[in-house]
Amino acid sequence: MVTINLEAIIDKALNRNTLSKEEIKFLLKLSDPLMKEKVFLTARELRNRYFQDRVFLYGFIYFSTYCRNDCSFCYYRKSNNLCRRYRKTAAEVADIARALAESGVYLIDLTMGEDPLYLSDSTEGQEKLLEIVRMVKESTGLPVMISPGVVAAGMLKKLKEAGADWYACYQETHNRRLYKKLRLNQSYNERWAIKVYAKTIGMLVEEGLLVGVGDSIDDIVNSLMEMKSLGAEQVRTMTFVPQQGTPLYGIDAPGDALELNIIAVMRILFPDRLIPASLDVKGIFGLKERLDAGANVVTSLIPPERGLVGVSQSTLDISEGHRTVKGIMPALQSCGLKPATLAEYTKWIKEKQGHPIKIDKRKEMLCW
Ligand SMILES: C[S@@+](CC[C@H](N)C(=O)[O-])C[C@H]1O[C@@H](n2cnc3c(N)ncnc32)[C@H](O)[C@@H]1O
Ligand SMILES: C[C@H](CCN)[C@@H](N)C(=O)O
Ligand code: SF4
Repeated sequence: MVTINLEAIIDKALNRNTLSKEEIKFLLKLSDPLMKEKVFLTARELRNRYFQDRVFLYGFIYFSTYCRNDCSFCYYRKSNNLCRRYRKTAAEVADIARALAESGVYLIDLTMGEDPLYLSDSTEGQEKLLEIVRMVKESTGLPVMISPGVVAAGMLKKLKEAGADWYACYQETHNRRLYKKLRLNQSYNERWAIKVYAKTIGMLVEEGLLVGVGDSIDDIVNSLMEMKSLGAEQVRTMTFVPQQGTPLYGIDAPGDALELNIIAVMRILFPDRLIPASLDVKGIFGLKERLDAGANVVTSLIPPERGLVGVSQSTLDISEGHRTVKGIMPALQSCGLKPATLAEYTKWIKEKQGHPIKIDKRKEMLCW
């Protein structure tokens, strides 16, 4: 039997040597506080090597909560009558984006349910979506991320031309059996293929993992491998938050210890990528621990008093103004971190756009 030694793994991580699957599993399963702290410290050291003490801040606009899908984990699934549905106009979205930009974020994440108004075959509806992206780009000049769900390849290209730099679309799991239970009646292959396509047209891609929905440690290792093969520039994980009125409401709410371990492992495996600390899981209260685990982007900053919601925490900390640049500063300071400048962020993404991360399939096989 091979014995696994934490110090040896940390040494390998710091020297950028490839970890074996068994070593990754060992890190993911850690529960001893002292051992975990050693791993988080390693993650912070690697973050510091690539990003120093800088973090990036993303504004979040959930501009339409209408959706044609019925994901079993999501509050905004089409058959949930409990959630509040709204659709902001292009002018409203541009106005919110401008205010977010003035507050100091460097990216606007335009998220929607798979709203049939924008995603049907109607050119008129598609044009409306493109107009939102154009107006946000024009009114802020900031990098833009779109999270519209699965769109046709032609539409994605138009969204890029309208000003979208990033395409965010999370597979949630790379276990096809589990995927079927989460993303009901949605094609696994289509969801994956559109991200691969996004990369071929020069978009930056964010891939994501939902944890606490029946996934095993082996599933998570498998997901990390798939994420690596995609070459996503931003990788995330979020703990499942049970939602009223949905099929998965009854399952035990997972704690977020595993999410923190995954963030640290992601930092070790993908040290130069962007890894979010989302305010959408535990609000401001969960920020420090995510940053301490190695995250380097704060996502889901939402302006109060605009009638906007979060995804997995639809109201938490929003009206209080805690999910704002000002609201997160104390947490950043307590982690010894500061916001990067916009110039630093744009430099990072321009570099990646100019030199997309290429994956050497053969080398990849050797890595794992
Ligand atoms: C609401 S969707 C928005 C974009 C688009 N509708 C889609 O599904 O790709 C964004 C992500 O939020 C996350 N999410 C949704 N409900 C969640 C929940 N209850 N707990 C944790 N994360 C959740 C999922 O990872 C999902 O991919
Ligand atoms: C899940 C959302 C992101 C969609 N691109 C957002 N609530 C977040 O936490 O960053
Ligand atoms: S996760 Fe996205 S696609 Fe699924 S129900 Fe929620 S908003 Fe719709």
